[in-house]
Amino acid sequence: MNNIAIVYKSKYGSTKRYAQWIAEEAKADFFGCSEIETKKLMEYDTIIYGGGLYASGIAGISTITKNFEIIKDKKIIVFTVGLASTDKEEVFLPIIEKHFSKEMRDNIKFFHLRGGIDYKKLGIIHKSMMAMMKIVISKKSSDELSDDDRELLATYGKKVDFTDKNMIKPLLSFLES
Ligand SMILES: Cc1cc2nc3c(=O)[nH]c(=O)nc-3n(C[C@H](O)[C@H](O)[C@H](O)COP(=O)(O)O)c2cc1C
Repeated sequence: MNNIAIVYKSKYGSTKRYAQWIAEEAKADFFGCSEIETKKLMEYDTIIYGGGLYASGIAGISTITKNFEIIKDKKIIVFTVGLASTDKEEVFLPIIEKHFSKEMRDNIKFFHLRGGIDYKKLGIIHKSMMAMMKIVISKKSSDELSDDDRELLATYGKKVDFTDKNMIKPLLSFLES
């Protein structure tokens, strides 16, 4: 059996796509987050978790945080998938600090990958949340707008897809290290 498990939670498919790409390249076993029990997770030396970002929350991340005490001696990688551009580490720091204790942060390697959005496919709650986000951003003055804010306003209501297989390369390099 392969000793790498990839576990993911994806509502609209971007995180699943990245998880599949990583699983293919790393020859890892691949599980939806509701399909795998802790006992099974314990069989692996390396655990990779991927979760979509929703209002700065990482979908399904309790799979890692709740089990941390028993998996902490393994190699653990967490990747997030969101709309925000991934070049600014400071955008992700508060998200990481909110979800993970200092001990967890010291033991987990994090990567941030870019997903997409198709407004037509959003459920009613997510549609309303995005509408709220648009209102909040629209109230900012133009010098307060970040590049991501501008992009959200420009693409609001449309379909955008930033998923890119090249984005998994740093994660794969870390896996081999
Ligand atoms: C209601 C809502 C909230 C979101 N919040 C964030 C966010 O806080 N940060 C971010 O980068 N992307 C955010 N996104 C974008 C999603 O993370 C993006 O669509 C991602 O590709 C979703 O992953 P999935 O397709 O695997 O579900 C949000 C999307 C929705 C619909």
